[in-house]
This record gives sequence, C-alpha cells and structure tokens, in this order.
Amino acid sequence: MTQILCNKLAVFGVGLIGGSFALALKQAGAVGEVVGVGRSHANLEQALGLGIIDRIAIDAVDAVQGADIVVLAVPVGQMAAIMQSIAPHLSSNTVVTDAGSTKQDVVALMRQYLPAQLELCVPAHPIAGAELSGATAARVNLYQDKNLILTALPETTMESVQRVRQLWQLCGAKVSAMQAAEHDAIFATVSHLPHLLAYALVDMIVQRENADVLFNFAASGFRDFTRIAASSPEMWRDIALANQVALLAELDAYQAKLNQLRDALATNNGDALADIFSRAQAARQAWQARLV
Ligand SMILES: NC(=O)c1ccc[n+]([C@@H]2O[C@H](COP(=O)([O-])OP(=O)(O)OC[C@H]3O[C@@H](n4cnc5c(N)ncnc54)[C@H](O)[C@@H]3O)[C@@H](O)[C@H]2O)c1
Ligand SMILES: O=C(O)C(=O)C[C@]1(C(=O)O)C=C[C@@H](O)C=C1
Repeated sequence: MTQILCNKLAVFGVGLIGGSFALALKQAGAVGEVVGVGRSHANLEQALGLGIIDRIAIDAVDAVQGADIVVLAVPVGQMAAIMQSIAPHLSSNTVVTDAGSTKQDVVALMRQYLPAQLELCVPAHPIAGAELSGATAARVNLYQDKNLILTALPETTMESVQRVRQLWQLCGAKVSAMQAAEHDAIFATVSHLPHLLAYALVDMIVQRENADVLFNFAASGFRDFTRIAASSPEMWRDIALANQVALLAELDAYQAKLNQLRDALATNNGDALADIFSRAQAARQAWQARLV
C-alpha cells in the first residue's frame, strides 16, 4: 500500500477520465477522501455506487475546501466557468490540475481565472481514453503504460509538478513534459484530425438515401476507421474549437493528401497509388510494433 499522497481529492467531472484517475489512485491507496462534483446528479450517484468517489460535494466550494488536489476532468468548454467559481475558495496549498485534451486554452484560462494560484497550476493530458463517457465507463487500469503529458507554466513550481507527476505515475502512466503549443500541434495531427475524419465519414453516410443498406454491409474496416465517431459530441466540439488554428492546418494538409490520391486515381496512376499505400503500410506496421 502506498502512503497517502493526497488527503482530499476533488474531481470535477466524474466521467471516463476523472473517474479512472480516482479509481486508480484509490486502488494505489494514495488518496484519502475523493469528492465528486458534476453536472449530472445521476452520474454522480453512479460514481458513488461504483466506489469511484466517497462523497458527492454539495457545491464547488464544498468540493475545493481543504482539497490537496483539484482535478478538472470536464469538457474543455466547461473549464472557464469552473475555474471562475473555485478561484476565491482555493487554499494556498491546493494544486489545480486538469485532464483536458487541449492545453494552450487551459493554460490561458488558468492565467485569466487563477492568477494567484499559478505556482500550483499543473495542466495535464492523459493520452488514453475511449469513445465511452460517464462514470460507468471509468476503468482502474485505463492509464496503465499510457503517456501522460504535463504542460507546466513558467510559474508552476517543481513541487507542484512533482505532486501531480507522482499521482499519474501511481496510475501507471509514463509521464513526460512539453510546451502547450507543441502539445496542441501534435494532437491536432494524431488525435483531433482523426476524430473529425471519422465523424465526417459517418455523417456523410447517414445523410445518404441508402444509408440503411450501407450500414448493413459495413464491416470491420468501417468499424476500425469510425469507432471514435461514437465519442461525445460535446467533448469533440470543444476540442475542435479550442485547437482551431492547428486543426485547420491539419485539415488543409489532409485535403492536399486526398487530392494527391484523387489525381492518381483519376489518371489511372497505379504506381502513385501504390507508393502512398506502401509508405503508409510500412509506417503503420512500424508504429504498431512500437506499441508491443
Ligand atoms: N475521452 C477521452 O478519450 C479523453 C482522453 C483524454 C482526455 N480527455 C479529456 O478529459 C475530459 C473529460 O472527458 P471524459 O471522456 O471523461 O468525458 P465524460 O463525459 O466521460 O466526463 C465528463 C464529466 O464532466 C461532467 N461535467 C460537464 N460539465 C461540467 C461542469 N460544468 N461541472 C462539473 N461537471 C461537469 C459531465 O457530467 C461528465 O460526467 C475532457 O476535457 C476531455 O477532452 C478525454
Ligand atoms: O481511444 C479513443 O477513443 C480516443 O479517442 C483516445 C484519445 C485519442 O485520440 O487517442 C482521445 C482524446 C484524447 O485527448 C486522448 C486520447
């Protein structure tokens, strides 16, 4: 059993990500009380029933009072309102961290709403997840051997970073650090763009007159390409808007690649098609091999 590193953990948004964080820390024996705050009372009751949280907070003030760590695991569009509501009630020792998929927006909001707390602000992003939402989707081992990226502010103290790093390591995560801008550029390419593409394909199909027939015959290739189109629309709307600039650049780059493919196809240029497919096949196989 690990020693208690956090007597009171306040989790805003006890869904897949916040719930999995709480479960892993409880299993590690690293937290005392876990208090949950949410928008949906039914979800919080489920979280309580599943043992993810020990108590439902009466309100945001009750949640943060005496908390060692406050984690914001809500859609990134909700971060501003929460930061604003907790700012006057944070103690001088409370670390505020988050799990949002975008980081420049979270850093900017921390500067705007938590200016007195910046030394204790530790923006973070677990690179693990699923297309599922809510407390019932939380998994104790979600973060095992997965990356966790910290994008500390220049003001964040080493001690604050260390407190958050330790918690994620206890969840099994491999913790690294980078600048928020670099983070957002990387995840525009390898996470945010793929989600837009999956949503676009499914939406294109569902708007066809023969959508039923198409879905009837769709198989594993379609399933693998579009699993993430079953993800939360609110969460992905917020991510897309928060990372608008980088995501627009990635959409343009992808469109250029599609045009290359289109030209090759339209001109019966099998060599050009095979070149693209072979390069992609080798890269995908090499990437897969790195995972094991
Ligand atoms: N799903 C993923 O794969 C994944 C991976 C990494 C990071 N993230 C990020 O983690 C965060 C949470 O995502 P999730 O997948 O756990 O979503 P989720 O829908 O499972 O959980 C979010 C929870 O936040 C609650 N909530 C929403 N607004 C709130 C508010 N104003 N105050 C309090 N609670 C509120 C919701 O009721 C919900 O229970 C998001 O910022 C997301 O971008 C998601
Ligand atoms: O596995 C999934 O369903 C995910 O979408 C997880 C995923 C990703 O794109 O890889 C999604 C968003 C994150 O912020 C981190 C991870």
